[in-house]
Amino acid sequence: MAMTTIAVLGAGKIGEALLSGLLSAGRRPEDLLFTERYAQRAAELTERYGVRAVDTATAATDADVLVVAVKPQDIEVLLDTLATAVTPGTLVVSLAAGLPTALYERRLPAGTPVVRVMPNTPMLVGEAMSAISAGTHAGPEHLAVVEDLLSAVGKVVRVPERQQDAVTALSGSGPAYFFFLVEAMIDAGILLGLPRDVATQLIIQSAVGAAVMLRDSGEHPVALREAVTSPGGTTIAAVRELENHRVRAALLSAIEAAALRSAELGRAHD
Ligand SMILES: NC(=O)C1=CN([C@@H]2O[C@H](COP(=O)(O)OP(=O)(O)OC[C@H]3O[C@@H](n4cnc5c(N)ncnc54)[C@H](O)[C@@H]3O)[C@@H](O)[C@H]2O)C=CC1
Ligand SMILES: O=C(O)[C@@H]1CCC=N1
Repeated sequence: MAMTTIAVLGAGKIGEALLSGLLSAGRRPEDLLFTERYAQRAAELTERYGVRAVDTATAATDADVLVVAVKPQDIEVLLDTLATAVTPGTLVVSLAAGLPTALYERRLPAGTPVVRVMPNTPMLVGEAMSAISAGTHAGPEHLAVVEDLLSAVGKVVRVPERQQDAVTALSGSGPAYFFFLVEAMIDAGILLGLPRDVATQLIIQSAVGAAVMLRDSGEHPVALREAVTSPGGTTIAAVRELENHRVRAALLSAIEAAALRSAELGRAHD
């Protein structure tokens, strides 16, 4: 499938991250379109990125790929317009948490290829983790188009659609858990009397260093943690407190709750 024009429908946080990431990866502004219900936000984005804002019907007519980036709660209104505006053969890519490809297939013209994606916000810096799943009418050629699109802004894996709620809970929401942890660790620095800017610098560089080691060393996370944990030392004193406060159990419960919420968002449109 030759891909020329991509339209992002809903240019909020993740829609902007995609536009920005695609431009950074070398895509031309004239090959991108977006829709945004708030006119002021649309004007700001056009000013920032040089990409044209259009209405949904125009996007559906002019684009080869429609990327849905509205909140799950806003999907019905959008589908009402898309149902009559989408032209046969247009590839629809959904980034919305929880929404199954079957929902789109029920509402869009028969045979419309739909690919469900769960990306995350590090897309803004070219480090997204995206998982993609084909709907009933999406073939390998459609998955290849989406893979090509998203590999410009990060890494891509293919998963069966039944795993997307788990993916959403892990990598879709995942950056928020790391930000939460970093925020708490900076506060610990404040508790110990460090200036906030020093604590922030110490923790952010430690997070970056740890992330690069996780990605590049080939070592298991346990081995990396053990290498920091000296016998009778400081780290094991901290690890005991983490275990006492059941941080591992809290993470298991938290991520399970996110997956359950993803499934619930999908069921709201049954
Ligand atoms: N923020 C995140 O980390 C991630 C979000 N997602 C998914 O991406 C989608 C968007 O999330 P965010 O960007 O965080 O939300 P957001 O609220 O920042 O962005 C949604 C945008 O869509 C616009 N919008 C809503 N209905 C519209 C319509 N009919 N036509 C044109 N524009 C419309 C809104 O004005 C808003 O700017 C959600 O479905 C979410 O589940 C997926 C992965 C990560
Ligand atoms: O919190 C949410 O619902 C979205 C989906 C994954 C990350 N943010």
